[in-house]
Amino acid sequence: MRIVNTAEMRALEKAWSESAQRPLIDLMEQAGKAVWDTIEKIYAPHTGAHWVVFAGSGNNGGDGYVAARYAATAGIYVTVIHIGDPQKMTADTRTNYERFCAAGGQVTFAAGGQLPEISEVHGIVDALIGIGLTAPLRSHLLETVAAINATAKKRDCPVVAIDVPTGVNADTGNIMGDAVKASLTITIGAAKQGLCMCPARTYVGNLQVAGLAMTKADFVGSTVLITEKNITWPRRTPLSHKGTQGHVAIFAGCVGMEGAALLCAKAALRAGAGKVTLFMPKNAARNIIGHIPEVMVKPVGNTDFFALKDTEIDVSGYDAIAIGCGIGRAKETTDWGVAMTEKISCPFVCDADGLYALAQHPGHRLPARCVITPHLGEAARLLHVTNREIANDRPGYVKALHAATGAVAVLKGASTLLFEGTRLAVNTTGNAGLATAGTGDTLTGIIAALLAQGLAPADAAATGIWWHGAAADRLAGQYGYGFLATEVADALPYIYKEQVME
Ligand SMILES: NC(=O)C1=CN([C@@H]2O[C@H](COP(=O)(O)OP(=O)(O)OC[C@H]3O[C@@H](n4cnc5c(N)ncnc54)[C@H](O)[C@@H]3O)[C@@H](O)[C@H]2O)[C@@H](O)CC1
Ligand SMILES: Nc1ncnc2c1ncn2[C@@H]1O[C@H](COP(=O)(O)OP(=O)(O)O)[C@@H](O)[C@H]1O
Ligand SMILES: [K+]
Repeated sequence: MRIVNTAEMRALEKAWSESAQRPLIDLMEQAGKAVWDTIEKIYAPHTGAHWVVFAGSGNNGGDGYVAARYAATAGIYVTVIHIGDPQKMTADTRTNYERFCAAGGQVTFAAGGQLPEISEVHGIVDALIGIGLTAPLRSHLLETVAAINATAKKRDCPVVAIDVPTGVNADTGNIMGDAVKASLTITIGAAKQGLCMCPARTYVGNLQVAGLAMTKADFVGSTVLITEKNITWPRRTPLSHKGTQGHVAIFAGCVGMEGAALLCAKAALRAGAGKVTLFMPKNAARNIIGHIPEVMVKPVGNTDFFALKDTEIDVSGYDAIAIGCGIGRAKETTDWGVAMTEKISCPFVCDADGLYALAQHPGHRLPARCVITPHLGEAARLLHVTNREIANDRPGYVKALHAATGAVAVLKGASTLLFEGTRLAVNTTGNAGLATAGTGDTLTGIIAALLAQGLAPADAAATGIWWHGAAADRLAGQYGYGFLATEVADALPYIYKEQVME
């Protein structure tokens, strides 16, 4: 599936119009026709069925008028309810409004709050707003959206959104006040990236792309989904031994947060690392020796924390390193953490308190072989913005994380995002069961293990995110929510077996 952001979509439309020397209204014609053709194919509405099209004054409304005209021609009883000021119709929308009226179509104008009663309806088309939404829905639109959702529920009829369900931000996937709950979204030309992200995904329903003349067969959008079809897996051969599967060093834990280190280590082993060595401050190490017999534990220094003198530890013999889970936020520890990022010469992943350390040293650059895995709060701290600013534009901020640090950037959360410098990648696995302590530590261990087994940093990040989410989906299928981070680690081999060995 081709996936684009809205700027890219508008550029595509403009480039097509210029090169084909045709007006954009020709695309609107194609879009509206494709919408009605898809509705016919999926719902096969009978002659005389009543469909209601809600149209706005922007070009999304124009698509709606074109679809309504094709519906009427096909013998459907179609009515258009135009919401908002008809004086503000774009030129192309007005032309299609006039064409619909000339073909005998009925249009009711309504302000939003006072909608006509819809007593019998077989389907609703949402052509209120598409990619033109930039701010939270104004009140009259909020009322219309609520009325559409309530009517669809009451009448048990499908709602087909044109391009984007009204209220969904097509770039970020955020809900701008409220949104139409579509059964089917027919997106025009190429899928808009926001449609593939949470929370929008629950409003989109079945997603269909209506291909237009402007999207050439070889066109690839700047956004990609991370699915089982495009990730890379580490392999074993019958001759593999622990020395060929990579040695991970983990710098994690402090007194009181030993568990973070254990989860990271366990996940690294479950993700196939040949060997795992855990470096931990002495007083913390004492508490966990033997907890995971497969892990080699190296107590460090003489304190409860990592400290600057620990930069002397020899890290040259490892294939990948994980740094930061549960190391705490003592000043000496943060100085040590930042200094270590300069000393490490192999690929590494930096998470949790390691990211806190980086945030104390603004401007510190990381090598391209480093993966950072902040959640929203850690990203906000790194970029010196608020959590809300990040939440409002996660795709923009994952790119900002890469730009600010130079590392492969992962922004965790529902629909984890990845940016390595060229394409935005959106993960498709995972569920709210992951909203439990320690699941981030397991992700760090997985990515470190994949780096140690030779995957390139961007591939290790993509496979790691997908695998972690797939393990959680398997657990959610078994238990619902309430599974533990340890169990996410333990579920990894089952997913590997399904994906690689069967
Ligand atoms: N450029 C073109 O000719 C084409 C456009 N297409 C369609 O046109 C859409 C984009 O059209 P536009 O750029 O006109 O934008 P939209 O029609 O998506 O949105 C603009 C309209 O929404 C209203 N609006 C925006 N934010 C609002 C808010 N917060 N509260 C209430 N009302 C709000 C505006 O007042 C305006 O009427 C696409 O999604 C697609 O459906 C397609 O037909 C392909 C061709
Ligand atoms: N609602 C959700 N849907 C999908 N994944 C989620 C959700 N909530 C959290 N996660 C995932 O769970 C993990 C939590 O990581 P993090 O917050 O660092 O936890 P911790 O610090 O306790 O290890 C991340 O991989 C994140 O993407
Ligand atoms: K719409």
